[in-house]
Amino acid sequence: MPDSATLKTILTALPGGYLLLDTQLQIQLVSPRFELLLQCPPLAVGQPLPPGVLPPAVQQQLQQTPQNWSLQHFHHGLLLDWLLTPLPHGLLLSVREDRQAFRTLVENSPDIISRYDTKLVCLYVNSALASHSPLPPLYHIGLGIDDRGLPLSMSDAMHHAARQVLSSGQPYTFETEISRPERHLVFEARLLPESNEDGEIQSLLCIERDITEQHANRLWQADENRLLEMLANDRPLPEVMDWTCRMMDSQIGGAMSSIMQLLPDGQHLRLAAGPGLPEDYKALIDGIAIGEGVGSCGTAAERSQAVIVSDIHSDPLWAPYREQVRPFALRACWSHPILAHDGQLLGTFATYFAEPRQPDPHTLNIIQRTSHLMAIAIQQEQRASQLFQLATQDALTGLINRRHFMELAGKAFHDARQQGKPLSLLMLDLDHFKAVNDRFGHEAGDDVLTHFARLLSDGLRNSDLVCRMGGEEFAALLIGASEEEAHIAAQRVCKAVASCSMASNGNTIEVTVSVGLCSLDGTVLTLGDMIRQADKALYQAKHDGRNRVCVASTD
Ligand SMILES: Nc1nc2c(ncn2[C@@H]2O[C@H](COP(=O)(O)OP(=O)(O)OP(=O)(O)O)[C@@H](O)[C@H]2O)c(=O)[nH]1
Repeated sequence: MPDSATLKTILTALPGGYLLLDTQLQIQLVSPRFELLLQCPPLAVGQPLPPGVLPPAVQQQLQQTPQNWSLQHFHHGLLLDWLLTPLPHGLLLSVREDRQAFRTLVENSPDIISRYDTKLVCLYVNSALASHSPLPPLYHIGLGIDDRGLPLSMSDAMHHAARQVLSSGQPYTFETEISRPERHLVFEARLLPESNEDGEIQSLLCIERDITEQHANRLWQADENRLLEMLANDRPLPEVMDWTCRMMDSQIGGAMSSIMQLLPDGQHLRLAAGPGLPEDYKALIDGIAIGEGVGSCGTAAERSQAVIVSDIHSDPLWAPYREQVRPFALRACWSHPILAHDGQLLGTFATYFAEPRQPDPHTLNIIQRTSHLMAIAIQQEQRASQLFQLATQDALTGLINRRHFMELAGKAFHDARQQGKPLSLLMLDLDHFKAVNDRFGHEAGDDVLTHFARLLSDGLRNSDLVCRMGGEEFAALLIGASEEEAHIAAQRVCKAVASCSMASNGNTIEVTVSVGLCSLDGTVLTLGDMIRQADKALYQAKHDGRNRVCVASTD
């Protein structure tokens, strides 16, 4: 056995890296190339191997019963061939770079792999560059980073990264973005130092990965979370829709998004949001009919399926509207139906572009997800408004109920007193209503109540509050009406009721109504006072013979 100095000289001359361990796995000898290939700090003879120097798979094999084995493993960007040879008094671990296999891998890698000298002159670039550069990979070799026709942001980033790597000796990772007319690309680049046996950096290896899709997904996820948060916080639907359109416009370069909602007639769509669209165009599409051939949205709503029109000028679905749309310079419109969980149509989500355009899979995916979230938002609002109606409306007549009336009337009373504006309250009660029920039945009585509610609402202003207090008793708060005006209105209602024959189940029913009126003046201090006084006047009207209006007396 040669002495260790001789052995080291022999091993240093060989192309691989070598590590000689004793039976206790303490280092007996290490060749400089071993440290270089592993990119580890100098290893001390007579010590155990520090943890983390060997790749875990190799370390694991080393712990097993000594026997010959070989292993191939990637380490710091190098494909390494490992070989373990048991010796009478220890182990010999040898490692060498598999250059041929490495080159094959590099050439076929989807990542762009390039090598530079320390001045960033390109020494090598693999064929993956061809899919991102109009110039062949060979063209780049021998050129400096500023002479290769790269976008300025990219060459600047490379200069910065090279300075970092050369000064620290450590790999440096950074992101670069390239804007192309048809697509915005994002790359993650890693620049690694390549050193000689003396530890001097000779060249730089760069691995660039197209992370456009991951990047877009990351951005989308953040916005999607924000949208979910808005839904969870019950933000008003118009705010949610407006925000969603703006968000999609920024997610999809050049997009102008819009949301249309199904109108109650089930036949038309109303424009609910479209902050990026021209105002005149919005007016043009508001209220369009649903149907085959009615542009992208009308057709998507009709089919309950996505309709991708990549060029409005040539697509037959837009033929009837082509001339109307021409001044707005809109060329592509992709529309996605917004469907409830049971498949019912709720509206459409559309994305317009100024140029002819086809969606990519990522964009289609986020449009689909947005449409789904809009379905949730619309249904959430529908449920909330149903609940509100249940809580505030009288089920028989559709008028507001007593509780909601007291809330709204309290506010109106407060405002009128503060602003010194007139306000009048009518309390109304159908005359001999018990007799209607007794003679024609309860159902006919219900019909009369519904009919009367309509007469009352129609006879007053839209701004007045009309309420069914309970049974056959109603109230109306006439906002801004003086006693005189309210008296005229009350008499008009009385007359309308008395002169109207109500039909129910083949019967003609005639009823009259008595009304008590109280207007805001110095003696009325609270809404309660007002109701009490109007009630008293109503009692007076009943007492005086019904079918009349009585005004509350101030004494
Ligand atoms: N059909 C129907 N009847 C109702 C409803 N709510 C209350 N009523 C009836 O309305 C009638 C009210 O009768 P009364 O309070 O005696 O008064 P009236 O017969 O209208 O007589 P005056 O008010 O004195 O003119 C009762 O028979 C109630 O059952 C309802 O929702 N539907």
